[in-house]
Amino acid sequence: MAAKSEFDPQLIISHKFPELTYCYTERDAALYALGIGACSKDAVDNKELKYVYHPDGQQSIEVLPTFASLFSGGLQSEIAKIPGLDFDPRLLLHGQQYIEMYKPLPSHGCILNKATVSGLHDKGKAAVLEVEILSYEKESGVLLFMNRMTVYLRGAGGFSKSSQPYSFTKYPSNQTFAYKIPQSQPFAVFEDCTQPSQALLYRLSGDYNPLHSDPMVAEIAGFSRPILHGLCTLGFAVRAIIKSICRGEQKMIKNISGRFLLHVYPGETLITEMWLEGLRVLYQVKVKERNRAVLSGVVTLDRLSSSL
Ligand SMILES: CCC/C=C/C(=O)SCCNC(=O)CCNC(=O)[C@H](O)C(C)(C)COP(=O)([O-])OP(=O)([O-])OC[C@H]1O[C@@H](n2cnc3c(N)ncnc32)[C@H](O)[C@@H]1OP(=O)([O-])[O-]
Repeated sequence: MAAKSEFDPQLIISHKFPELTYCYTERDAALYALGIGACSKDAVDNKELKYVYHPDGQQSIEVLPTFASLFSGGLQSEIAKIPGLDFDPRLLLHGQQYIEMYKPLPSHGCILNKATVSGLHDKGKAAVLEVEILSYEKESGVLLFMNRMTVYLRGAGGFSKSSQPYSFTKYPSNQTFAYKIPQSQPFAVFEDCTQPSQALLYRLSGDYNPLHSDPMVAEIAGFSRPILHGLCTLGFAVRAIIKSICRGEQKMIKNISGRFLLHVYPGETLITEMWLEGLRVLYQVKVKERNRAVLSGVVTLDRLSSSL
């Protein structure tokens, strides 16, 4: 059996990920849209059918902005290979996600990902690792979008050598997203049911972590049954914002941030509450059956819909 490697912050933050290319087709974009509940209530929904079908042919379908987040999920296996990062992959949870859109996503293409470790924090009971991924259209070299993914590694904290907990981030403090969910009545509320099979469908978009499909693995991770992918919940929330605030116009989304507060079980009902502050939409997702907040964050728009 291989010896357990020592947790080494310096080695972790200087790690160089390999550049990775992912190619996708219209089929992947449509499968993703179905995986985050598009058209699940109404198969001819005129705000959502465009993500899965276009009368001019599949090459004309439109792509949801959160499709960009899939290109960070693919890094899970690379995180497990980081030298000096000693953690139990079964206890990994997705903590936060930030996505910045620079161009609308084409319905198919090849994406070149350049990833770096952008943060590492010792939280005592957990280590928090941040990874930034810049995604370029392979052929043109144009930067399309950026993801910052935070993973919460339960049981991997307590590695600091001094009394001050270790904390490294490459972002200035004014770049972190500060927001407070208002106490006032939301501007809009959107309710959506996830299906009991939601995670089984969503995983076909590329995140095959058995935490979302295998009851034994879910139990080891501390859950009574497989849980929903965090990025699937985020996809539901941003769809709710596109429908309720952007009036179906997904290209209005400039950036998206979200913190996963609690797990979601497939089959639960998601209630997304939204507050409009200028061009910022503050949002919170609650699970109706347990009346608990599971996700909150901010979406920034490039303009407001004229029909608001
Ligand atoms: C990646 C691809 C793989 C995908 C997997 C999935 O989809 S899994 C499914 C999707 N994901 C899920 O279902 C996960 C849902 N979320 C959870 O279950 C819980 O929020 C938790 C277990 C992540 C943390 O709970 P807890 O009670 O252990 O935490 P606490 O409140 O005691 O705070 C301790 C410290 O950690 C900080 N911190 C706290 N939360 C976060 C966060 N989210 N993010 C970052 N940091 C966070 C907090 O600020 C504090 O630091 P401070 O301020 O002291 O310096």
